[in-house]
Amino acid sequence: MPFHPLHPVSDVRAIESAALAELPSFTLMQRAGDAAAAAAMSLLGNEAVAAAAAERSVLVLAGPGNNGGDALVAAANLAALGITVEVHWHGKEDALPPDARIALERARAAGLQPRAGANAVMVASRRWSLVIDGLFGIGLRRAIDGPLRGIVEAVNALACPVLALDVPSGLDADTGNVVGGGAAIRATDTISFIADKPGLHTGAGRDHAGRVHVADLQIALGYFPEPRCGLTQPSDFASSLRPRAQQSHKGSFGDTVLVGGAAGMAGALVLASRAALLCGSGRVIAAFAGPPPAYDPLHPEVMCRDGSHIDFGAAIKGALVLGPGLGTTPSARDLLGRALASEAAMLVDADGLNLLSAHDDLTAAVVSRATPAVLTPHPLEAARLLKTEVGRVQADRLAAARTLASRFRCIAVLKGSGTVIADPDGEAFINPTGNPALATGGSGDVLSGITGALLAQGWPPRDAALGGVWIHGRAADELAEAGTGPVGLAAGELIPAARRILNQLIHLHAASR
Ligand SMILES: NC(=O)C1=CN([C@@H]2O[C@H](COP(=O)(O)OP(=O)(O)OC[C@H]3O[C@@H](n4cnc5c(N)ncnc54)[C@H](O)[C@@H]3O)[C@@H](O)[C@H]2O)[C@@H](O)CC1
Ligand SMILES: [K+]
Repeated sequence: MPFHPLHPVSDVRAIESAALAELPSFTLMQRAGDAAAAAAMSLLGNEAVAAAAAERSVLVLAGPGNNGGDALVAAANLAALGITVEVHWHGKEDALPPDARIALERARAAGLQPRAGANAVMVASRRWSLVIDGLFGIGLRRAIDGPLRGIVEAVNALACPVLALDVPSGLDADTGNVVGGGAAIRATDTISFIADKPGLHTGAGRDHAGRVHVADLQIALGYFPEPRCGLTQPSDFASSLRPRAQQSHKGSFGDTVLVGGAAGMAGALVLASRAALLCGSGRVIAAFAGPPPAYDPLHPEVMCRDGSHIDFGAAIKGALVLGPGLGTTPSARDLLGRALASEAAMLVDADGLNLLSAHDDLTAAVVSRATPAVLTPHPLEAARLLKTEVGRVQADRLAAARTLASRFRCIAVLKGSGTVIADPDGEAFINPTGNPALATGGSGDVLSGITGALLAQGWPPRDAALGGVWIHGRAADELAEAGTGPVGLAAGELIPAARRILNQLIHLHAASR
């Protein structure tokens, strides 16, 4: 079970209504508003609150439903702390849900005068210390348009922190898409109520949600269904983070045999091979579809071979990585076909995936494997595998990854912002590490090599996929924090960083056992 659950909106609605049935009305909204005000205070800076409170002006945007109700409660709390609060209210008195009506009455009783009909110019007219976005939560039904669109765009143009309540208005909390191609708030922080939600972490979600905080509203765990999705944490693959025994030899850590590197694309295979080497594979064999180089001058430890000479029928003690720079020629297809017959642990990427999409017999070889292969498509490769459009993959990345996993009986790794990892039983993870530095040629090859090395060392495919993706993203994060990126990170620079992170994780895990 995931250590950091992500619940779809349907779960959250069910949890909410079960809890509401046993609690006095308004309890959850009060808790949501209290949690929102506390988060706002910490964004404003708690220190010297009494002295400087009135100098901080907070704009609270409250919408027509219960998300607006949460915002009104938060506004009243902040006003009670002496903060200057201006509330723009975009609701209709005669169509308010009961809890939001109570919130509106209490806000008025607290001396606030929620202003109706405020527009984008009013949003842009002052220097706010903070904006609280309570326009829409999980009840958004269609694109934000009309005057509200202008308001959202005005908020997005402000330089101050923006705290979104439950979900940034305009974002689909399940898929991470901007609803209907309309506008959506770009928050610096989001406080997600009851549970964390997948759409905050994948697709456009990361750009809109900012830092995500979770307020469970004190709802007991018994109300929560078993999660089918999580945000990957190292704890999720910790059982594979084992220290090495003193009495070990290179055979203890497996061979990684990497297949690809057609003429003109040798670099892809070289990068993947170096990553496999530095992430702990006992031996690394680069099997070239094109002419092999004599050796890799940076890492002569990598054995460079002619792929046509590799006997995939022999038992390979380790893992295969199939695809980096493989090409899609008939000879590449034959090479892949021979490799897919191996029973070794396996990862398929890049042109390996393109060949799978085009040849049913190759797909059948993947589907019929005893242990699932790891498939690592980017959205376009995923679209080819699913015989659909890339837009449809991106419209629901979780669903696309789950479909891939069940159709190909594989561990599907759908790359992108918030990479999704799904297994054939429908359990899925969204990876929280990584940044735009990874949007560079060769970074996928490095991911294949890291993950292949973990497979070669005996990690189960699910753990290798979760761990490989997490480590790869974390490497990019650490490099970007140190100034090596996000602009100009070269994929090869990820490799030593990934090695350091893997060793740190093993060390940390051993210390905590
Ligand atoms: N029901 C409860 O007791 C609780 C609700 N909570 C909050 O309530 C939210 C859900 O509340 P609601 O179900 O009322 O939904 P929302 O407040 O998200 O929005 C629903 C309202 O927006 C309107 N609407 C939807 N899309 C629109 C669009 N594009 N343009 C204009 N109007 C649009 C709907 O007609 C409806 O009036 C959660 O996200 C959370 O913030 C929390 O307070 C926890 C407790
Ligand atoms: K919101």
